Amino acid sequence: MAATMSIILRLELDREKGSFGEVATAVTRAGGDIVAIDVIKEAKQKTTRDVTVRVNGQAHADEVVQTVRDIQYVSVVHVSDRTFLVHLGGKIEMRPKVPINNREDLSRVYTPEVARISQAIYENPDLAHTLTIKRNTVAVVSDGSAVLGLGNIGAAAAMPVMEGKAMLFKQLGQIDAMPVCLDTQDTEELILIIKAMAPTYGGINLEDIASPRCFEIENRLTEELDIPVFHDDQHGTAVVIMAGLLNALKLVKKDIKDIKVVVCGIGAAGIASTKMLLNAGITNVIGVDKEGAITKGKSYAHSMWDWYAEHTNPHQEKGALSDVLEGADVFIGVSAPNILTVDDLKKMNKDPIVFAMANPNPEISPELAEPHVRVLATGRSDYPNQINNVLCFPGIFRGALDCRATTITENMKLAAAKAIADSIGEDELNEDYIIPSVFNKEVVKNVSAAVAEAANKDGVARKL
Ligand SMILES: NC(=O)c1ccc[n+]([C@@H]2O[C@H](COP(=O)([O-])OP(=O)(O)OC[C@H]3O[C@@H](n4cnc5c(N)ncnc54)[C@H](O)[C@@H]3O)[C@@H](O)[C@H]2O)c1
Ligand SMILES: O=C(O)C[C@H](O)C(=O)O
Ligand SMILES: [Mg+2]
Repeated sequence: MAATMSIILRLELDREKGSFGEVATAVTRAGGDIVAIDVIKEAKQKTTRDVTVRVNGQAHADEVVQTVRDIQYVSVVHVSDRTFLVHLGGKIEMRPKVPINNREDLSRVYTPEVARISQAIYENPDLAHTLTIKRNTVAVVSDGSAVLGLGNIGAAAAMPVMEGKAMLFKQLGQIDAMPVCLDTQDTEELILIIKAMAPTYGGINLEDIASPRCFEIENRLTEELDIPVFHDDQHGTAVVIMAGLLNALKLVKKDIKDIKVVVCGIGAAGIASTKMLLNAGITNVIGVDKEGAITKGKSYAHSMWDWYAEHTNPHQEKGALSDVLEGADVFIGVSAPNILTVDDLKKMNKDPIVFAMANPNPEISPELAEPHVRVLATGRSDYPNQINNVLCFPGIFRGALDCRATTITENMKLAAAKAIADSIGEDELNEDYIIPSVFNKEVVKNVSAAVAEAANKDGVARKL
């Protein structure tokens, strides 16, 4: 399944011999959807126009462009991709909060007077929360080792994703977030660097760091730092899955204690989600990775899978994904694209709930899955029920920063999940609406309040 995208074709038409009608017909015939036309220049002989066309992926874009190139008296000056245009020069910037117009301003925000502020913080380190950006700034840290579903593409290539997360932190949570992509994938080095940069930040959002390394990094940083450290792909995902599942179960009227859940992809997101499902009282969870179902008695390459085998799969079901899906009520995919088939879905119990969340392309295309499931969710914004950790991280950090939490506890996560689920009223709930929209303004408000309250109860809030 290809993602829809928009391209802009700059065309030069011979006004006498060519016609724009011909272009429109050709584009439409090739399956492109013209969404805008802008006149750039009108001359006697020639007219220059920008035509914005929605297409289904790069191959389709090439086909549409070729069709237009084939028209006589029309030349394609250049083709631009709107997504690339929006990324020119990056997506965020830093801006001062006060102007520096004269010497007095200068000496106040900078030397010599700034020295008094530094001295004050030196004498009372707690003042860093009041007198620096620390109070409202989060680092979005990645080593580029598990970027979306793209894999290990490195620090530089991870930047657009981290910039995107920073935008969302700001827009949804009014939090200033700094993308920090580090050019090392060494666990100890990452811990050392993140610890060393912690004084600047009020929280650390770890992002797209591959498992199993991510577990050690998060655990050690949580132990050694006094600010919240949150691996978004683990816990943000788990929280949103939990929220979606709570609501989906209301629809199919199944009790959380009776359901069979298959989790596919036992990495960062899969393990954290499983822990949350178990905490919520689900007993029959089966994990499947590339080698099939995780069962006791096998020796696994990483220790988390040994833990997983101990705590899941109570009936020791063996085999491939399609084997263990027999009679499952819920499929949760946080693995890889296109690994689930329609035949697999047919093996599931009545009213199947399918969360196919690999990004950017889910475990099964929604078009294929839809006729065979009761509730379908993906990680994408172009289908209903977007289960994406963006529903969690702005609110959870907003709540944690507001109460100056030292850490993020299990109760804070569960409170976040319930707050997300409860953002949809019982009367609004339906198969295409189990999870609120990213743009639902209530979500961050509800999540942050619930998280701060849970932090207070757990005694990890420094500000009541
Ligand atoms: N929608 C969301 O909010 C959201 C959040 C986090 C992750 N994700 C997506 O979930 C996927 C995993 O993310 P992660 O951070 O956990 O990565 P990860 O690398 O930690 O884990 C992925 C796991 O999937 C397994 N896997 C790969 N191919 C498989 C296959 N064919 N069958 C079974 N298992 C397979 C890998 O072996 C690995 O254990 C990515 O596609 C990511 O984009 C989505
Ligand atoms: O970035 C996203 O859209 C979700 C998640 O963090 C992922 O890595 O896929
Ligand atoms: Mg991620």
